[in-house]
Amino acid sequence: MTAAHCISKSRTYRVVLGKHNLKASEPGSMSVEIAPENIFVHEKWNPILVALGYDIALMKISSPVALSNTIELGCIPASNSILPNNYPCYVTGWGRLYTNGPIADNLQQALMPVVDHATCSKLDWWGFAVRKTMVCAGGDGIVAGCNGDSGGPLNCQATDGTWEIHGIASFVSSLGCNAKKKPTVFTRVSAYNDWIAQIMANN
Ligand SMILES: CC(C)[C@H](NC(=O)C(F)(F)F)C(=O)N[C@@H](C)C(=O)Nc1ccc(C(F)(F)F)cc1
Repeated sequence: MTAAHCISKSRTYRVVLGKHNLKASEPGSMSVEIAPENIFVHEKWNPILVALGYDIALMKISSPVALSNTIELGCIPASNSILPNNYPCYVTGWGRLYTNGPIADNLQQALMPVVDHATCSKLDWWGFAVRKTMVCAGGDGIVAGCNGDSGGPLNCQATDGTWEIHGIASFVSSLGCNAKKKPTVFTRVSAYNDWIAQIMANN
């Protein structure tokens, strides 16, 4: 699962699993080629305006992968599950370490509390650019997702201890990744359970 905005028709993709340091060859990692017909971009995704949502895509890997201590599953949240304001989640990714900075060699993680829609859609926050099919997190003016984290997860631990992927990194402010009151905006995965199920059932 990734962001629709990460997929371009003129590129081919492979999925690399179990990575930590992108600069090193790591024994616990493996890569799987993805045939173009196994990439499913949401049909309503419009690259012209990320604010319309639908920034979600799925890739079907061609062969089963053995789980290990470096390759584990992430769970999809229940349909339409909405996390309360300030719920603790973590953005993870190899995106820029700060606005206009270098991308990370090692996988980074950052605690980013959820910002509920009521707050995130305030006029001095994201206003009408954010929809209920998105989830916001961060916005403290310090910690944020940044360019290159696109398509990555917003990881939130459920009360039963399992980790769920509630968001797919979609956009940050053009004024800077950690602009105050401009939380990182994620596709809300729990808004797309039916679409995900339909794609998986038909492919
Ligand atoms: C692929 C981009 C969308 C890119 N996304 C990211 O960097 C990501 F990591 F957060 F996913 C981004 O946010 N880039 C900044 C520079 C941007 O374009 N931000 C942006 C914010 C809001 C809107 C709005 F509100 F018009 F939709 C449009 C663009």
